[in-house]
Amino acid sequence: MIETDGLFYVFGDGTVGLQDISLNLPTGSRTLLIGANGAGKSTLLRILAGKTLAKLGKTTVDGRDPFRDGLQNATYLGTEWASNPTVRRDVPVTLLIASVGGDAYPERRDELVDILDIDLTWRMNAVSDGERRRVQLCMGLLRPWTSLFLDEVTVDLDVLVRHRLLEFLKTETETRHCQIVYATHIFDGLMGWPSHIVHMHLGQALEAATTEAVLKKYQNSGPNSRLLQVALQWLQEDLTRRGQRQKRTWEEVRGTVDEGLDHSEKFDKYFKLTRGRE
Ligand SMILES: Nc1ncnc2c1ncn2[C@@H]1O[C@H](COP(=O)(O)OP(=O)(O)OP(=O)(O)O)[C@@H](O)[C@H]1O
Repeated sequence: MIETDGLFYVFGDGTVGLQDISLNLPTGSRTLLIGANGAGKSTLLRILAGKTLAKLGKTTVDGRDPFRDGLQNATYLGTEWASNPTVRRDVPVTLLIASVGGDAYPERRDELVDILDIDLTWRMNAVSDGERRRVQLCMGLLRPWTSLFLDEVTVDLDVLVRHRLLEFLKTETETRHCQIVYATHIFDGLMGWPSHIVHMHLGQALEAATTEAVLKKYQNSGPNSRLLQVALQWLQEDLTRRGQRQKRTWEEVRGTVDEGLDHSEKFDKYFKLTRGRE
């Protein structure tokens, strides 16, 4: 069970990351975090997973403070995990999977290898981005967890593998005492998956309710899935609520940030590369 009460988070530079977040997500829940870029989803996930300390407010996961007590059975798959260079080296897939407990959980390993359609002869320097992500997910999900925090780590997957993975995760929450919080911008194929939805905007949880309650409240019709319709409506309203971003012109801002500009050749080189020529 995941609970927060009056949770605030302020970054080192004074930026307010989270404001007064109070959530109550029961065991067995699959919670979807919905919000625009910069809404605070990753910040919240990092705090729930115990990666960051929030000094104000209360957070407990299965009765423990994630940062102070540590979480024994929590798995956090986020940006840092996704960009870990180890999985780009010339190593066999089997070695990588074995290194994170592949031999200790043989049944779970085989199930994940099957669901994620992994070829056991792959070497990690010779796979596609999506194939690499499949291996990473196999590694990340191998050890049974009671809380799983996913920060948009399914973007590279093809639709079938993503579907199968989501089904696997759903079954996990139905057959074991565990819960999932998942931040994503992809709403296709998610109908029937989330039990709870949290709408985030500028560090606040504007709504937190069961999916049933949310869909009942927002009876949108349109060509997209109902979840996508709700997300589109929320983000459009959030944009209006936030107001225009630009308060100063390009020239005004540009004049103040020139100092310390890196005049080295690396930018030249970067632009040449993006044009496809060295
Ligand atoms: N280290 C930092 N210092 C100051 N502000 C930060 C820092 N990291 C993030 N922010 C700000 O906090 C806000 C929330 O960021 P966060 O990464 O939680 O958003 P998000 O909802 O996960 O966005 P996305 O959908 O793009 O992943 C953003 O406006 C961002 O600019």
